Amino acid sequence: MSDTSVNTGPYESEAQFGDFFALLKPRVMTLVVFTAFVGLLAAPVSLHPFVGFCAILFIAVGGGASGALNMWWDRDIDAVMRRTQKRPIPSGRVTSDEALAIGLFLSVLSVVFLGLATNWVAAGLLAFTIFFYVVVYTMWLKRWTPQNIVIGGAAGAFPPMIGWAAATGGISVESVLMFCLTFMWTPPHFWALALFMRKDYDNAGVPMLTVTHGRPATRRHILIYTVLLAVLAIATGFTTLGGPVYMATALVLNALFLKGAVDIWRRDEDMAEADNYAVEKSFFKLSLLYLFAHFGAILVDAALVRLGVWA
Ligand code: HEM
Ligand SMILES: CC(C)=CCC/C(C)=C/CC/C(C)=C/COP(=O)(O)OP(=O)(O)O
Repeated sequence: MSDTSVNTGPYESEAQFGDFFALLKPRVMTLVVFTAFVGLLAAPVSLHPFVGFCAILFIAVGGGASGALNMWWDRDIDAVMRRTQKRPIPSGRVTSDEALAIGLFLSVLSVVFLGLATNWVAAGLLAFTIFFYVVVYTMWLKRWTPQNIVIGGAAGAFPPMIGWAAATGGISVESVLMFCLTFMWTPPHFWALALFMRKDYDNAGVPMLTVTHGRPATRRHILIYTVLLAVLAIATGFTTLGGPVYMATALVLNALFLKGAVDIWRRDEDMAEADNYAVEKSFFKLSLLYLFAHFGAILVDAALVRLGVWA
């Protein structure tokens, strides 16, 4: 954060509930919370529904808190980028001090209450995830290296492990596999968006791959990570995490995702400009369906095992 002049002076708050809620990045966090939910329910233990509800609630609050701290730190670049200009701090509806206070308060609250409701392994993982997203990714990597989202993506991959730990009190091969799926998925998810956001990151001086290595290199990287992701996702089907529903889902979605990545790799900027980045935009949308469907399938297979439909 280089510009501390954004909205920090004497201030009478005009913020409404919706503005504070927007600080928590609710749309992105829905999928984050869903992966945590799957981690929690796929674990082979029976959990009291109220404990499960509390676990998901506090993971969601912790995720939201990390979003508020990210918006607090990034308020200078959010004010420059078209996509983020209307966020509560750059648009002046929430002060940066308010965002910081809310982020810190909800971070502590979520970790303590998750620990009290479930166990301290889960709470420790939540604390580490918040730290990783806010300090390691947002404050350090994001403005320093084009590998920012590859390494920083680990933050978004922890939630299923937190859910699993909340249910079992530990870490397992299955929860590490769920981490790996999300970790490998993040680069294609994000770089597709970086391609059609054109000059946003350039203007803000953020060293995203599109800015430092150019668009053809970004297209190549999307393809490489998509191939690695497909291998991992299909291989996961042969582990205890997989089942028939997972395998069918993985086969269909990885074929579609690979086709999308090849299409993106084959295109140049003139082609992309001509159709207003339609292929990149639909690949980004497909990335959301991809992760949702893989985790959904893990959940369905786990439920069918519990119901005794298959072993
Ligand atoms: C470092 C890792 C990641 C980066 C840099 C990243 C970046 C982004 C960005 C910039 C957007 C644009 C929309 C917005 O500003 O709200 C977005 C959308 C989204 N991301 Fe990610 N993302 C990451 C990881 C994840 C993870 C781990 C998940 C879920 C498990 C996720 C789920 C979503 C969803 C659901 C949207 C669509 C939100 C909407 O409909 O507006 N992202 N992501
Ligand atoms: C439980 C818990 C603590 C979960 C955290 C999950 C997490 C780290 C999600 C990251 C997803 C995300 C909002 C990335 C945005 O990157 P960005 O901040 O660079 O994007 P921006 O430019 O839109 O601000």
